[in-house]
Amino acid sequence: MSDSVQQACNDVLTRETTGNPPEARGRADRNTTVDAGSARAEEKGREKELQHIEDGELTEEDVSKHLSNLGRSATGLQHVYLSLSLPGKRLKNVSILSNYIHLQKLELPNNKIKDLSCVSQMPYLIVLDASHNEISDFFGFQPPKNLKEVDFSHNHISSMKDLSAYTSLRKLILDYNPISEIRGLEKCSSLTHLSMEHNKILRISGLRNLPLRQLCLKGNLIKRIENLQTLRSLQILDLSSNRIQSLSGLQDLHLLGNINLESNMIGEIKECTYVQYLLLLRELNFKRNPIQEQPDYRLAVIFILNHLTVMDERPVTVEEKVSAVNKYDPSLEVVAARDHMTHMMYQHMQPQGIFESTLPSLDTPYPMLVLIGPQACGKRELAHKLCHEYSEYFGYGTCHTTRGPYFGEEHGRDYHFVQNEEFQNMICMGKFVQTMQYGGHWYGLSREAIESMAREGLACCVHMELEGAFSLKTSHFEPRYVLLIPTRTEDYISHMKVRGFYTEGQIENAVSRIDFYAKINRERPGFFDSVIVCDDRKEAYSALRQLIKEYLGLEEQEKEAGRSSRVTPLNATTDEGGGSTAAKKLDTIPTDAFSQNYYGKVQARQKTSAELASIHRRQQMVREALVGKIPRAYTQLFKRYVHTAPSLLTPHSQSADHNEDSSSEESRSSSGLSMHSSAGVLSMGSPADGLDAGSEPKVEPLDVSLLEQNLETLKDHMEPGLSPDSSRSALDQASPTAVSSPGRPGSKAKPILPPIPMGRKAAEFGSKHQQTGQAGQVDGRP
Ligand SMILES: Nc1ncnc2c1ncn2[C@@H]1O[C@H](COP(=O)(O)OP(=O)(O)OP(=O)(O)O)[C@@H](O)[C@H]1O
Repeated sequence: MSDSVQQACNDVLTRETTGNPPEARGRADRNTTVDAGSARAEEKGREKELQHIEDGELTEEDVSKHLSNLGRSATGLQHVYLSLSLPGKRLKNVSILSNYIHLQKLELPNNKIKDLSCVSQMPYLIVLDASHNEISDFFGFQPPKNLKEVDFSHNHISSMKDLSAYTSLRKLILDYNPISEIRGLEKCSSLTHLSMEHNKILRISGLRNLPLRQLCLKGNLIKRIENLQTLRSLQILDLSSNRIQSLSGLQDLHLLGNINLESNMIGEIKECTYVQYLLLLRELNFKRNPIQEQPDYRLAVIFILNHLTVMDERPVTVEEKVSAVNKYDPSLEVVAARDHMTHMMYQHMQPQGIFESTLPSLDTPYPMLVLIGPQACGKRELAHKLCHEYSEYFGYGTCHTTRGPYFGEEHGRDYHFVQNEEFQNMICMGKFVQTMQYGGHWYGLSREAIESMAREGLACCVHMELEGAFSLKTSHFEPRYVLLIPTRTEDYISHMKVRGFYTEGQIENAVSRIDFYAKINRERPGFFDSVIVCDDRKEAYSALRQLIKEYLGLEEQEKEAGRSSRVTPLNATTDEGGGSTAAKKLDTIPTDAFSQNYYGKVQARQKTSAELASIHRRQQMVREALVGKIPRAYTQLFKRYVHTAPSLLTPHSQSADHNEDSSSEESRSSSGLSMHSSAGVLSMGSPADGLDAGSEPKVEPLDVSLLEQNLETLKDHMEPGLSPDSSRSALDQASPTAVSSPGRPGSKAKPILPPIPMGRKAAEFGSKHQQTGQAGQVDGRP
């Protein structure tokens, strides 16, 4: 500051007559004490100050040293000091401050002040800090009309009085006082911040309609959260260190973002539901509450309060949120994945599974038709009917259940009715492909149910709830799914009532699931291969029947049968010359229509490079065996295994079978897939060549010419330098015709049956198949 300005300033200060001269003088004095005798004067001053401190009396001189913040007075006419800060001076008597009427900020913490009546003379005071004093008189002064912030923490105030005159008060801190009741604040219409931690408050009261944004009542004796519902602006609430047991009372505080309930007595996770709909709630502290003892406490709370970002002073991670949802409200996919994982794990723990397999090939899992729909929609009846009418194609896959039989149900026909213990044992023995709980009972589709049908050369037809479909979709099976859905709810309900098996609750549950089915169908196009309305059972059956006929190409077959005495396989396509390739193979393929379909699939399927490599290896082994190098290999090579594969493969060319089956086995090993499935779902070298199950393995003569021929074919496909043992990926690249075969559980690469056409006519179906890549899969032609 330049001398002239300083001088002007001093002039103004010395002109003051209304209570400010002492401070002005003090400051002016300090500015001019530059002479040589000033040191002694200062020394004297210090002695005097000490004396005052002893007395606890504040002097003008002390004040003048601690004034700050020069500014305009409220009238704007004068320059005055606006702030005074005198912390920790052991002051007892501050009455002199009544002369300092222009003060806007007064800080007197850590003194021994009992009387603050001087504040009555400070009409412009905005901030008052009188914490850590000995004040017992709550607001013992005339209200400065602009007083906004007051700190009376750590005093001796035991009761509050009416503060209706303090309409500007925004922040009031009364921590560490012996106050037992909150009162007198009703008219503090600007109060947004109230802190009364460590008082002796027994009940929350006296806060009605206050615009509080922060409320701290930590360390009191509060047992219940009450009388807060009108605090609609509350954002931060600290009720830690009380005796609160419930979160009830917080449910209407929709702006709450932070709740601290540390060291209380909250014990139940369900208490969180009271704050479940506080959508802005981000931080919650339950530390040192009995609730923490609850199993999975953190995940459970995070699940209920999924907006939290910090819990118990620890950030909530994305992983925790996902785990919480997966644990308490898993999606259908997660449930299905878990179900699948469980069964796969148990399967692989079964030693017998390593040696027994029934699949014809990894790429051709058993055919299955799954009827999906809500309970009692008629799917079971339709499944039975279908299996009866098309008994040469479909077999009913009987599930297991722990529920008891209804009247008229047959064990083994409708279900295998088993006790819960047996069902659980079966799970542990890896017997199931899929399980689910419905209506308090377990239901499960066993591998044996599917395999037993496959052994008969039949596609397994099962019915199940939607969850079952999700599970099957995670498995390596490639069923076709038909949704049967009721649209006339009244009829559906009355049908259930007529059956007389169901309680009201069961009916309600079943009805409520109709929408669930419809939603999945709507939201996931292609999830179901076809949808049939099943309000009328007859109509539903004829729709299903028609669908199945198209599916199997039976209509076409019937027409063909009318036209020609020579039956064309359903999956036949026309070769370049215009002739039916499949027809040319008639001599070697089964006449059974389904078998033809199946045969075409298995026989004509494009071999993967790994399979070709496998064939080559085996041919090599044969050659070596023939010259006597490895007789054991020779014997094994031509051993015929216990046949458990579909009998429809029976008339299959045997030599071709050898190649096909062995290649499957080999392809697994070459692809590094060593999970020899206990499931029987991986085709563990099961040459499907027409032996009855249980018959002894036999040794067959070798058709060397065929092997040679295959070798030539293989050579054509392989690039020079690639050995048959080259890695699978290398081979995949090497062979332009290679079809990548996942060949492991969960594979969805190759459906065994063609997709169910949605209401298409058989003719269209056939021709469309020729146009699409599907034809390659179905007919085995590239
Ligand atoms: N393995 C399974 N997986 C999933 N759901 C299944 C399974 N087995 C049966 N379900 C389904 O469980 C539900 C209850 O079966 P339950 O046989 O007890 O019912 P229901 O009253 O006889 O009706 P429905 O005539 O549909 O079988 C049915 O919707 C049924 O299709």
